[in-house]
Amino acid sequence: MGGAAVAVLAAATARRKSGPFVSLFSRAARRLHDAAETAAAEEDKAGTQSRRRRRSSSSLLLGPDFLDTWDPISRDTTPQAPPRCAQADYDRTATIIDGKSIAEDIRFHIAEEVCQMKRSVGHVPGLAVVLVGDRRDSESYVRYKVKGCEEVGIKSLLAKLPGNCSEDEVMDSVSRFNEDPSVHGILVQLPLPEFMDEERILSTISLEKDVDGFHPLNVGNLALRSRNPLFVPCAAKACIELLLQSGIELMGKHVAVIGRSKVVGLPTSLLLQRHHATVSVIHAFTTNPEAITRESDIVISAAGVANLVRGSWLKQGAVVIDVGTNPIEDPTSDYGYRLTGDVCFEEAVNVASAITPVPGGVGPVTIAMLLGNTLDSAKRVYGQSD
Ligand SMILES: NC(=O)C1=CN([C@@H]2O[C@H](COP(=O)(O)OP(=O)(O)OC[C@H]3O[C@@H](n4cnc5c(N)ncnc54)[C@H](OP(=O)(O)O)[C@@H]3O)[C@@H](O)[C@H]2O)C=CC1
Ligand SMILES: Nc1nc(=O)c2c([nH]1)NC[C@@H]1CN(c3ccc(C(=O)N[C@@H](CCC(=O)O)C(=O)O)cc3)C=[N+]21
Repeated sequence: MGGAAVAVLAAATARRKSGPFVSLFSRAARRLHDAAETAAAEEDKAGTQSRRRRRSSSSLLLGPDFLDTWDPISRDTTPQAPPRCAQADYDRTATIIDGKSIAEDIRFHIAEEVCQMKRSVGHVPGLAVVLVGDRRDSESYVRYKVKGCEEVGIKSLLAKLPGNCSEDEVMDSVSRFNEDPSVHGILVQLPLPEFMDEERILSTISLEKDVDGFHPLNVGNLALRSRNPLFVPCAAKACIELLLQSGIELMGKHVAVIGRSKVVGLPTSLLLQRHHATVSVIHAFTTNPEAITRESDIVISAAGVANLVRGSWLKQGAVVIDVGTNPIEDPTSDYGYRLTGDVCFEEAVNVASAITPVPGGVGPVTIAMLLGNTLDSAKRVYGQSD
């Protein structure tokens, strides 16, 4: 018999044997607790401790085998060639949202504020990046970040560690940056090597320097209406910035967000709700995603699957924000590959009213938001925040 069943039975027995209602309830509750403890101890002996730990105490009321919903479910992740998009054979209707120029404007304002900070307190903001391993994509993203810092006068520091270093070495780098007063923002470039415990490393980053906004407390505060996180993840901020700067209203709009990762999908869906949008989250287990996107005024895709969103997935006049940045083979390109989004641009451009391109859409604004978060962090330290 499972622990919960033992506990419920003990409570029923207590109820039958006991006297007046009030003491009956407290005695029964105590017995329920005692029985649960005994059952748990038995389970531990049987070596099922980890399974029990995943259940919340209230799950005792739901049944012994109430599942932890985040348990991993394996699925086929073999890379597949992306579907081909139809070539456009009629006029484009969508406005192309120019992320590069929006990012340039943001950087201009950041550069002004950095100059002002240097004049008034004699310090500039500092961003530290921890890069583990030698993934080509990660190396180029980090290069963009360092270049962005240089452009606006933010000091950048880079800790580059080999892919076979230990988790402790990564944590040591983070700790050193935590203690360095010239560093106001710390970013650990993801993904980390598979053997490393990502959550453990990320939660070492000081909350006040978590410019990526991935710390559980920042995520939690983003989710709660009455609270404000210190930092909001940069890609999520970039999506909202692109929409707002393009004059697109969010309140009451139906937005489909494809993806639910902590880097993009989850914070984007939370931030959209703070802007009073109605959000549908689509993920890898969503059946018939196109039925949801077709009902949506705005579609934000961050699945990392090239050409996932077809023109036929979109409502006429929808706004499309394509976060996906997927390398696909292209022998005609200098590097043998080129970047493409999650959206079949050639198809979507004929249906949407506005769309971000890849490259040149969300990416440059994400970097600008990172610089902005670093500036905000330094302003907080030097008592210059609004
Ligand atoms: N331009 C920019 O600024 C940035 C771009 N990116 C890009 O955005 C993309 C997503 O990044 P990230 O969030 O880190 O990736 P993850 O792999 O961490 O998350 C992908 C998400 O998409 C979902 N998903 C995967 N396949 C499908 C599918 N076929 N249908 C519906 N949902 C699917 C997954 O669902 P499930 O949860 O069920 O597994 C998961 O929630 C990548 O291409 C990345 O390079 C990322 C950050 C910034
Ligand atoms: N801790 C952490 N934080 C992140 O924010 C984070 C991360 N890890 N790991 C990887 C993803 C990906 N990401 C991108 C940022 C900018 C572009 C970008 O600037 N893209 C250019 C590409 C230009 C080009 O290469 O040609 C564009 O779309 O125009 C892309 C992707 C941030 N991520």
